[in-house]
Amino acid sequence: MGMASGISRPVTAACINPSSCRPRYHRPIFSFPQPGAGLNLQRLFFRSFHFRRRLPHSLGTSSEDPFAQRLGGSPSEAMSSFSSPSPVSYSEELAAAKKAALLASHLCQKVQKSIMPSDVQSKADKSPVTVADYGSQALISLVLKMELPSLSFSLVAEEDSVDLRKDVAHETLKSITKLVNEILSASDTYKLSLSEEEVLDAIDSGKSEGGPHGRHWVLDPIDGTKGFLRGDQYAIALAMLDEGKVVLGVLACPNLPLFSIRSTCDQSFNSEIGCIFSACLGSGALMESLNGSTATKVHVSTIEAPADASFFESFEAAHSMHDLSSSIAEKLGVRAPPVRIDSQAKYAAMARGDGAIYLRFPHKGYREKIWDHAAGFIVVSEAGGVVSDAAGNELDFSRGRHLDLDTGIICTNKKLMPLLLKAVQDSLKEKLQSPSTH
Ligand SMILES: Nc1ncnc2c1ncn2[C@@H]1O[C@H](COP(=O)(O)O)[C@@H](O)[C@H]1OP(=O)(O)O
Ligand SMILES: [Mg+2]
Repeated sequence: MGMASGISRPVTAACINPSSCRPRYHRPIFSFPQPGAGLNLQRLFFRSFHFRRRLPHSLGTSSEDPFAQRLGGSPSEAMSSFSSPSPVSYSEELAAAKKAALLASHLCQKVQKSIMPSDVQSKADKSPVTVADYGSQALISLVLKMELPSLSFSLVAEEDSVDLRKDVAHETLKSITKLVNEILSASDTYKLSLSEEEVLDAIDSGKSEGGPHGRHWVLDPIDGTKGFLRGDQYAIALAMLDEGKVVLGVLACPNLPLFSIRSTCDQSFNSEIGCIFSACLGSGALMESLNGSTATKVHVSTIEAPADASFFESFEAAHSMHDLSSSIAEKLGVRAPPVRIDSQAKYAAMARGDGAIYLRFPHKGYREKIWDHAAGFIVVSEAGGVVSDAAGNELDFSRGRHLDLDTGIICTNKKLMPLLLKAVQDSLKEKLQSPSTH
């Protein structure tokens, strides 16, 4: 008997969906950065010819400085105690990533509120893509370049402009350009208006191959496009690799409640939605409201007994094998039904302990992309969790646009991981031996 069948029905987006639980947009969605917080083009021009010296880590604010925190002293005390080279700081990059993801969230919210059939196309692999996917990618690439001007900019991102350059897509391109310009002009920060060609170029700057050397931004402009179209969960997922390692990540989840997703229907009917999670290597993971609340540190669930755990999986059965998750959960003795939501919002919810386990087992032949996991990986890792492939190996983001793994991805806290790995391997073995797989 599958675990899910014996207990209760899966918790799905139908329950969690903000549109079914409460008015979806009950708060003003536009709360842009303060004027002057960003850059204008003049400043951009200036900055691109004047390389800024990277601040040593210990010159960051003490609240976000693990180096100083470890020593229990002020940043300057921390600095004077060590003469060895300071660890690299990514605080400027993280701030830029948050700005970019915030603006992209506003664009996505605007589109999701009144999406039209003409806003949606089908890609070569038959998956949907919307004006918001393209607009979000253009906006983020542009904001990162403006905030962090340097000679090298590398972005590994999901979308490209091939289909948009076709004559039949001209109206779509016009809509995307209009959207991007509306968001930019409402921001009070970036006073510029892009041409269609500039929007196409901004989208196409996401063609980098990534790899083990140098710095690369990694972006999924809308992760969970199917959820986005249903009015459910989706995420804007942006991370940065440095020498093949994920060093920072931002997950904007415009429909995720500020309180536990599992309690949304029961208790927090009027709970605010829209969260942004961020993490920087060695500094923990933070959550704040998209409307700009104070950031709070988040931590994964500390549950040690699998019977008390609940697990996340894809809403779409085509994206992850629900029967395999059910068998794993049964072996572990998990009693709660699966919580099915779209996108890396699952990693975000994991990072604050809404659930204790995340299982992802795509069907045979699917190749995982780095942008589908990089931001989620660092947010959960910095919240104290572990993410690995189904054999317990760390995910390797240094091998280009894809993750080289063929089994699946699992995520939980450090205490539960050994038990989870055993259950996963037993279930995979059983699946291989089952007559239906031959
Ligand atoms: N056939 C597939 N199997 C697994 N994942 C897929 C498949 N097709 C698309 N995806 C991607 O899986 C992620 C969604 O996962 P989940 O089902 O866990 O929410 C998205 O990144 C989605 O792409 P996209 O970014 O275009 O939405
Ligand atoms: Mg995706």
